[in-house]
Amino acid sequence: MHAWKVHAVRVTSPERGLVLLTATASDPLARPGLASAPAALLSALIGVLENGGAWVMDLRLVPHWLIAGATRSGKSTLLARLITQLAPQQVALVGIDCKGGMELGLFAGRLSALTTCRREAVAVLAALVLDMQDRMRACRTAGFRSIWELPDKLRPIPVVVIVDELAELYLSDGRRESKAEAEQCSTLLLRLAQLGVALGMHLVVAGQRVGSDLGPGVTALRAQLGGRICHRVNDPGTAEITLGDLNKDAVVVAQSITQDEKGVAVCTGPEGGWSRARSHLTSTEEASATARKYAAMTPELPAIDLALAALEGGAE
Ligand SMILES: Nc1ncnc2c1ncn2[C@@H]1O[C@H](COP(=O)(O)OP(=O)(O)OP(=O)(O)O)[C@@H](O)[C@H]1O
Repeated sequence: MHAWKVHAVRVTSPERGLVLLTATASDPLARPGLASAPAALLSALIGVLENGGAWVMDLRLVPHWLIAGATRSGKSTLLARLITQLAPQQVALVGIDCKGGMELGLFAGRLSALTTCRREAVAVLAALVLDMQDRMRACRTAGFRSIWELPDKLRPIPVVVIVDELAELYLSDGRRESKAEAEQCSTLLLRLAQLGVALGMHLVVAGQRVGSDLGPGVTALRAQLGGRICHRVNDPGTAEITLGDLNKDAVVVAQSITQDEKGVAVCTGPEGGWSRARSHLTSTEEASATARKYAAMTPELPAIDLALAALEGGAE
C-alpha cells in the first residue's frame, strides 16, 4: 500500500548519517484532522500517518496487535480511540485492565466484560478459549475454515480482547498460586492468539514492558501479535523488542520519539511496511460518552458471565 512505503529509504540511524524525522508544524502529524477512511467491520481510524494518510487498524487484515510505550507516551489514549471506533460496530469488546480498571473502566457500558484482576482475567480468557472451541466445531461441521465463511445468521460475533498493561498478567510475587495464575494467563492468551484469527477472536495488548523478563510466555505471545505499535520508550531495548524482528530502521525511529511527542508512534502496516504516525486525541469525556451512547449494542457473552459468577460464588 502506498501509505506504508514512506520510510523505505529515507530513515536510518544518526550513526549512518541520515536525518531522523520529527513532527513539525507543517508535518501531517501536527494536523491529525486530515485523514479519514471508510468504516468497515473491525476497522478503526486511529489517527494520521506521517505522509498525511489515514492510520487505520484493520483487525480483519492484521488480527492481533502489540502496543508498547513508556508511561504517559499515549498507549491508553490509543486504546481509547480504538474502542471509540469499534463501539458502534457489531463486535464484543472485552477489557482486561489489572491496574484496577482505571483506564478501561471508562468504557464499562460498552464492554461485554471488564476484568480488573488477574484471577478474573484467567476466568474470562478460559471462557473465551472454550467459546473458541465451539466456533471451531461450528466451522468444522459446516465445512469451513473460518467464521467469515459461515452464513451471516450462523456467524458468531467477533470478540476483541483489549489488555491494558500486559506485565500485570505475567508478573508473579513468587507465591506458588501467583506463579500458577500467571502461567495460566500466559497459556490462555497464547492459545487465543494462535487459534483466534480464523475464529473472530482478536487480541490488542498494551504494555510498558513487553520483554522476556516477563517470562518465556511473553516472547511466544509477541511472535503471534503481527501488528506492532511503538510509542516513546524509556529504554532502547523496548523498541528493539517491539519492532526489531520486523524492521531495524523502524526501531531507530521509535527510539527517537521524544517526551513532547505524546501519541506519536511507529506503527506497522498491513503489508509489512511501517510509518511514523500520531493517534487522534480522545478525551476522557468523549470516551465515556461514546461508551454510553453505544451501551445498548453491547453483546452478552453468557459463558463469560457464568465464569465470573462462578468465581464470585467460589470466593464467598
Ligand atoms: N494522540 C495524542 N495527541 C495528543 N496528546 C496525547 C495523545 N495521546 C496521549 N496524549 C497526552 O498524553 C497523556 C498521556 O497519555 P496516555 O495516558 O495515553 O499514556 P499511557 O502511555 O497510557 O500512560 P500510562 O502507561 O501511564 O497509563 C494524555 O493524558 C494526553 O494528554
